[in-house]
Amino acid sequence: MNTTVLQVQGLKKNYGPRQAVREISFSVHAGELLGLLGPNGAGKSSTLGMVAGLSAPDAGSVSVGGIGLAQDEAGYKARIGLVPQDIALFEDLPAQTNVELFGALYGCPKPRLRQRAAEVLEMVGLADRARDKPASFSGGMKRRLNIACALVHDPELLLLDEPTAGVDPQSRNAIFEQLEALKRAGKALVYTTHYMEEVERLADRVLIMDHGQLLASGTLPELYRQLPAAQTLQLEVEDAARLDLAALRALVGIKKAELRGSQLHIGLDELGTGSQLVLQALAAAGVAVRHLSSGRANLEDVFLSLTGRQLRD
Ligand SMILES: Nc1ncnc2c1ncn2[C@@H]1O[C@H](COP(=O)(O)OP(=O)(O)OP(=O)(O)O)[C@@H](O)[C@H]1O
Repeated sequence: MNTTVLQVQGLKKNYGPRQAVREISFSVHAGELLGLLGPNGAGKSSTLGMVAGLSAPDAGSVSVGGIGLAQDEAGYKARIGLVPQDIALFEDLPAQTNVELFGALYGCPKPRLRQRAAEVLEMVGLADRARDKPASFSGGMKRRLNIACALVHDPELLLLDEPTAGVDPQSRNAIFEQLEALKRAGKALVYTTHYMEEVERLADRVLIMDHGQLLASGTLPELYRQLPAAQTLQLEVEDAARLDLAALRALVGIKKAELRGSQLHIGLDELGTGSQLVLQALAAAGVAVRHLSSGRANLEDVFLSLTGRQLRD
C-alpha cells in the first residue's frame, strides 16, 4: 500500500502581478522520488519554498504525515529536510559541527546529535572529513555536506532544489546513490531540476511545470505514452526527391515521416519491424541511405509536444 507522506493542495504564489505558481496539487509517497522538472522560471523553487515553509502561499495547503504546516508548523518542519539551491553552510566550522548545528535548528534532541551527525556524515561519504572545514571542500563535497545537514533529524520528506548544480560527475553519482538508498529506506523525496537526464535516472514519478502550471504528471512510461511515437529513426538519404512521404506514413506502425533537407525523421511504435518496413520502402523507391540512427523518446520530446518549445532554451 502507498503511504502518502506529502500532500500539496491548490498552492498558489504571486509576486506582485506575476503568477509564479498557479494552483498546484500533488502528493508524494514513502519510498518515492518525485521529479519536479521545468525550464528556468517555471516555478519549481517557488513551489519547493512553500512546501518547505520558507514562503507563505497565497492559497492552498501542505501537510506531511497528515500534519498541516498551517496547523502545526513545528511538527511539520520536524518532518522535512531541505537541501536549498544555494549551498548554506558555516564555512569556518568543522563539517561535524555544521551538521550538529543544523540538527539543533531542526530540534534534534541534544544527546542524539553527535551520533546522528556521525551517521549522516558516513551516509554521504564524508566520515573521514568530519573535522575539516567546508572552506577546504570541493563543490560536490559541500553539496553532500548540505544533504547531511538536511538529514540529521531523520525527516520523512527530503526536498532537494537542483542539488547537482556545480557538482563534478563523481560527486553527482555519489549523490544519486545516496538518494536511491534514502528511497529504499522509505523516505519521500522531491527533486527539482531542469536536467531531464537526472529525472530519467532517479524519478519514480515526474511533474512537468511551465509558467507556474502543472503541464503533465505521471511515471516515465505514462508520460512517454502521451507522445505520438515512442521510438525515433533518423536517416540521412540521397535522392530525397524520390521519397513518397505519404506512402511512408501509411506503413503499419509509422506515426510520423518528415523530411528536413536530406534528413528523414520517422516516429514509430516499434523499432524492429517498423525500421524494416521503412528501409524496404526506401529501397523500392531507389532512395539510398547514407546514415541511420535510432532513439527512444525522452522527456525533452514530452516537453516539446506539450509546449512546442525545448526544455533547454
Ligand atoms: N522573490 C521573488 N520576487 C519576484 N519574483 C520572483 C521571486 N522569486 C521568483 N520569482 C519569479 O517567479 C517565477 C518562478 O521562479 P522560480 O524561481 O520559482 O522558478 P524555477 O522553476 O525554480 O526556476 P530556476 O530553474 O531558474 O530556479 C519566475 O518568473 C521568477 O522570476
